[in-house]
Amino acid sequence: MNQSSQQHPSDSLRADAPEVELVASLPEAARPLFSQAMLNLLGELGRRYRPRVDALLEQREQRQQRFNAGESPDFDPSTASLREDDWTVAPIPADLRDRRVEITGPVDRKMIINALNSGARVFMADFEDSSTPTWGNMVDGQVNLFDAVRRTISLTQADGKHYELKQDPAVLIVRPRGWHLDEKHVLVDGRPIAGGIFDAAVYLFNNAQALLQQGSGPYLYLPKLEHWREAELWESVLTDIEKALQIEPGTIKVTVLIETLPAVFQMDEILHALKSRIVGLNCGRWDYIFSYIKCFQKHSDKVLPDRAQVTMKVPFLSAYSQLLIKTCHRRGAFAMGGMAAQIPIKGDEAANEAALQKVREDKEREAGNGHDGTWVAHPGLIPVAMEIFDRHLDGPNQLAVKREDVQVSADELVAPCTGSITEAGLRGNLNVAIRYMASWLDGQGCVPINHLMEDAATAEIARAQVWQWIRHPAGRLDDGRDIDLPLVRGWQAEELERIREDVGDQVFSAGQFQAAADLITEVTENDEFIPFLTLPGYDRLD
Ligand SMILES: CC(=O)SCCNC(=O)CCNC(=O)[C@H](O)C(C)(C)COP(=O)(O)OP(=O)(O)OC[C@H]1O[C@@H](n2cnc3c(N)ncnc32)[C@H](O)[C@@H]1OP(=O)(O)O
Ligand SMILES: O=CC(=O)O
Ligand SMILES: [Mg+2]
Repeated sequence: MNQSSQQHPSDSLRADAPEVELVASLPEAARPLFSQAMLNLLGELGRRYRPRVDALLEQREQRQQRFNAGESPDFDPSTASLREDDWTVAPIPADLRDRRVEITGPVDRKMIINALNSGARVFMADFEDSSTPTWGNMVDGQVNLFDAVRRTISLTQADGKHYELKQDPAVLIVRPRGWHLDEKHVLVDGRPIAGGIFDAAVYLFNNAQALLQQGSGPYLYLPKLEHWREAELWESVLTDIEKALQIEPGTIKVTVLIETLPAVFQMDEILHALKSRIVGLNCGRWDYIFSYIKCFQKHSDKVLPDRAQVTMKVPFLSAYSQLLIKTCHRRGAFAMGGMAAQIPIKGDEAANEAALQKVREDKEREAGNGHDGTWVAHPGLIPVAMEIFDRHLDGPNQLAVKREDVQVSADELVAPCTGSITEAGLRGNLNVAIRYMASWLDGQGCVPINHLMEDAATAEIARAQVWQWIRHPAGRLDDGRDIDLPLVRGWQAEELERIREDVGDQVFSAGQFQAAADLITEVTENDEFIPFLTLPGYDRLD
């Protein structure tokens, strides 16, 4: 269906205008958001940036081949002067100067209302790690944000519980998809538009002016960058959107997640590429661990132990977070902490206290090291994190804490991690990967499993570890058994059976557990490391 020509008079378009085709129908509530002018913007951006996105994705593959041949990510000598020179990022808007606690969550209606009302300083509305990118989720998310920005968002559940916004909601930041994911339901000149361009452009087109009129602004979190040229691409896209919306250059503010191993060597370059609009960097630890496994997929000395042992205290992660703080504060940008996986546990006081204690320790470390704020997964964790940041911070942030004592070498950023691989760790990875992907294929991108928050990034670690352990001699259980395909196949079948017993036959048959297990088999048995689990996952959606 060519939505643009059906719904909007196409005679307003130039003869050589890009052809924009929606290959799925729009829900009634979304139609006002997809005006002809908005579709024209998608068309212009889709046509202009498709080649650059493709080229940058191709460069990712080439870099991976070099890592596979033995190279290790490093600081680039050709940008040394940029790292050495003194410069700072543009001033940070008033409503982004206090980011002690940020809550994150998918873009469903209840989540958005609860998060904005939660008492956190910021809400990161997530089209990425915590959202399954079904067309329905992506488009409903845009409708929900449109209503949230105008403060008209409300919801009455079937049980009568009513939700609406209170006074002083959290500041809104939106996270679009990463460069690897397309939005296959929107074709420009016959090619899918990049998912991130779609998410950002639809949100900004519909909300930038309204946000500015309220004294806030259009703010984004940018995920999964692997090179400063990808930051430069965002800079071009956002500059074009500002021109189209006739708003001042630099109005769209961004915070960038440093959540890939190559990016930690380019933090200055990324800050510089987005100098007029960047307000900070964030330690996206889960994707970072995944990226470490992916980059070193062929390096036998870099095999990681059980996921539970890879905490922020291990040398390579500690070095990354401290270097991020030092780099950001030198440039006048915020250094945001990340997400502890623990969430509140209902009905078991002792287990709940133990989970909260883990979160407390994580936030004490972050605040003590100089982070300006942190992420929480659940409203119940806001007071826990807020108390710690309130106690550590003299003002609204720690920009004045320069951390010039931090000296981090390239070797420290890639240091191998000691520890053990256990049967529980391997079985846990298989179990979590299946359960999570079953939920993801069902449209829910963030779930509690064994009292931990699981999302696309944590599931990537689970399946990547299984792949890595099968293929390296160091992938050996602590009792001496070798981890090979027959062992993994057997345990995966047993874990799938265990899931069936846990959820019951009816839920199992109605759910996507078998499809998820097949997907996990596909990626673990393939000798080529599939760069993102969500790519074959996306092929199975809609
Ligand atoms: C690696 C990364 O990218 S981290 C960023 C991505 N991850 C996230 O954003 C995590 C988001 N968090 C969540 O989705 C959820 O908290 C989960 C899945 C982890 C746990 O969900 P549940 O077990 O269903 O939570 P629980 O039942 O305790 O929820 C209690 C209430 O808190 C609300 N709530 C829970 N988490 C959030 C949140 N992040 N934002 C807003 N409200 C929330 C629920 O909607 C529920 O509201 P209600 O009482 O009005 O019905
Ligand atoms: O996006 C955050 C992460 O930890 O990954
Ligand atoms: Mg991430």
